[in-house]
Amino acid sequence: MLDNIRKSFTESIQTKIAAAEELPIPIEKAANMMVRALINGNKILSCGNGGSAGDAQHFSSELLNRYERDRPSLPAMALTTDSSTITSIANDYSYDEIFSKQIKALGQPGDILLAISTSGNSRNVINAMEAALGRDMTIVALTGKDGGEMAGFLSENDVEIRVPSSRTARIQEVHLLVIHNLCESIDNALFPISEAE
Ligand SMILES: O=C(CO)[C@@H](O)[C@H](O)[C@H](O)[C@H](O)COP(=O)(O)O
Ligand SMILES: [Zn+2]
Repeated sequence: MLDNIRKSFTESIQTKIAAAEELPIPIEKAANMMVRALINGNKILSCGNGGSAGDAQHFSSELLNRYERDRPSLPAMALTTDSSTITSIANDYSYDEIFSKQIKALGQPGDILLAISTSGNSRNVINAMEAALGRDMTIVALTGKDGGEMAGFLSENDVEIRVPSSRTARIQEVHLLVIHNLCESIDNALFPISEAE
């Protein structure tokens, strides 16, 4: 057991080292998109399944409340939290539509969808991307593996941040680091710390 635990740490560290080579440019592009949207008065909607639902909520809470420093609340909303809405859509229509139906109601032109899937193949996340494009939103996709179907869905206005790993757990561990990078970049751009502080 100890060997397996040590192996997970090594694998996670190696995935982060590879990600540090490949991901800074797409992360910067995503952060700039988010900063522009927030300056324009738009919001960020986020979604994903399982651990990625947790990541979607982690991100929205850090925008709505705060990341590391006190600053005004920023508009973000995870589409994974309203159990009445989610169960009724899944019950009456399909689980595949739990996010897309919310986007059709809440998404506004210029808003951003943070779409999270380690495989890039979760149907409800792909449908959310389709709904977001229908609302003239742009997309930041956090993926892994070969990017799945999500990768083929993006245009040059969107950005994919694809973790170089084939293991769901390792991909999720880097997704969280990416989310913290996005929060830090947004805070630094919108609320720079003055020299005097
Ligand atoms: O957290 C984990 C595994 O680490 C699971 O809950 C995982 O998120 C679920 O199996 C998801 O349904 C996987 O979906 P996706 O990442 O392929 O979109
Ligand atoms: Zn997990």
